[in-house]
Amino acid sequence: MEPATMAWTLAAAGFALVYWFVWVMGAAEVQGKRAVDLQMGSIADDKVGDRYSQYWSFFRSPKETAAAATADKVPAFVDTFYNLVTDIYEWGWGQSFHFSPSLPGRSHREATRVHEERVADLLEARPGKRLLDVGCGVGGPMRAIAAHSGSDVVGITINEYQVNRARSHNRKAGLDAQCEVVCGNFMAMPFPDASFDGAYSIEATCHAPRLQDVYGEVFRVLKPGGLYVSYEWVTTPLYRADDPEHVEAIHGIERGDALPGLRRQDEIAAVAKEVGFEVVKELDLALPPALPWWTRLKMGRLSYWRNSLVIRALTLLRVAPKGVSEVHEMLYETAHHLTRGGETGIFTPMHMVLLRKPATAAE
Ligand SMILES: C=C(CC[C@@H](C)[C@H]1CC[C@H]2C3=CC[C@H]4[C@H](C)[C@@H](O)CC[C@]4(C)[C@H]3CC[C@]12C)C(C)C
Ligand SMILES: C[S@@+](CC[C@H](N)C(=O)[O-])C[C@H]1O[C@@H](n2cnc3c(N)ncnc32)[C@H](O)[C@@H]1O
Repeated sequence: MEPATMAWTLAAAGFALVYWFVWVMGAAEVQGKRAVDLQMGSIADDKVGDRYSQYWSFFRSPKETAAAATADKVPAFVDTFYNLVTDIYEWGWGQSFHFSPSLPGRSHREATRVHEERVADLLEARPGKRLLDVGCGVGGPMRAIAAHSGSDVVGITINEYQVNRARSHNRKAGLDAQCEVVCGNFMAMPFPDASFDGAYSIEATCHAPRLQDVYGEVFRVLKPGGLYVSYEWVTTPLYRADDPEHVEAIHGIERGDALPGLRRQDEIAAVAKEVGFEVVKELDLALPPALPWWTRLKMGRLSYWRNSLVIRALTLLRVAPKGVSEVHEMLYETAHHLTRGGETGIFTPMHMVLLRKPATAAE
């Protein structure tokens, strides 16, 4: 082959390979987010590195958890975290930022949907009801619940970038008449007392330094008799504080997920009662016969490797902002700690509580 032909052939093959990697394979969960669209939330490209260091400065030393950070700084810290991870989550996981038990013969997307629809069913949601989504992310659960039940849903998130993403997804799904998104702190919500028929939180209240602050707010905005379902991240009774492997996994989960300190399973119902709720039901949805929620993380080793390569290439080409690789690396490590937490049974991301505001509670 002529050297010139050889050079052209190699260039074409190289281009095809990059195209395949970035556009075809790169978008692991293809849900409207492509690798070339990765941003760092509302952080300017040249500030990503700074914000990432700022994120880590919340942990005084690598061994400490964010409990070191004072409670009033936590919402800003969580906001920074979601600026850093929201696009990577959407790109590599989808529009629902939570886990779900695996379902035999069903896809991850179906399992996610079933886990979300369970919330709507527990809340007895139906047309005409107004629900609150506490910590709504980019609104994957909100759209599933609105579509499944016919209810109206108002979501709240601390992160402005997520508000814009959620609103855009709601419009595209034709659900913007039913779904509304507000930027705010779920520990001081901008809603009047007794303004919702029901409420739910999916893997979100773990970001609150004091669970009382968020449960108290949900209690306030619910109508008397209203139901609240929460999927909580907690350590289980199998966790041993004197086992270094357990401590490493739990600290790893806290550091990689912007958590001010994981709670114990038995604390949840106690806090719910303290703020005035009746506990209707409490169940760890990860317990057998449920199939493992963490297999989705484990099976993705090849995807992680591919994603990491795509991100490095895009950073080199200056298509993705500098710093994305570090954030991606942090998530990769977090996935390992979450998997260990699941395999050892010391951690669950789906301790479900169904709570009721007593019908007699004063409005
Ligand atoms: C509830 C929370 C978030 C839970 C999960 C949605 C996310 C926890 C860890 C995340 C991920 C880890 C590895 C990433 C991978 C390296 C990348 O290539 C693609 C995205 C990941 C799979 C990413 C996706 C979301 C998570 C599973 C917390 C924050 C309270
Ligand atoms: C892991 S995401 C889960 C999102 C959504 N529930 C889902 O399952 O897709 C946690 C969410 O809680 C929100 N959050 C955390 N702390 C918050 C706070 N203080 N006020 C409002 N939202 C908060 C985050 O912004 C994010 O949207």
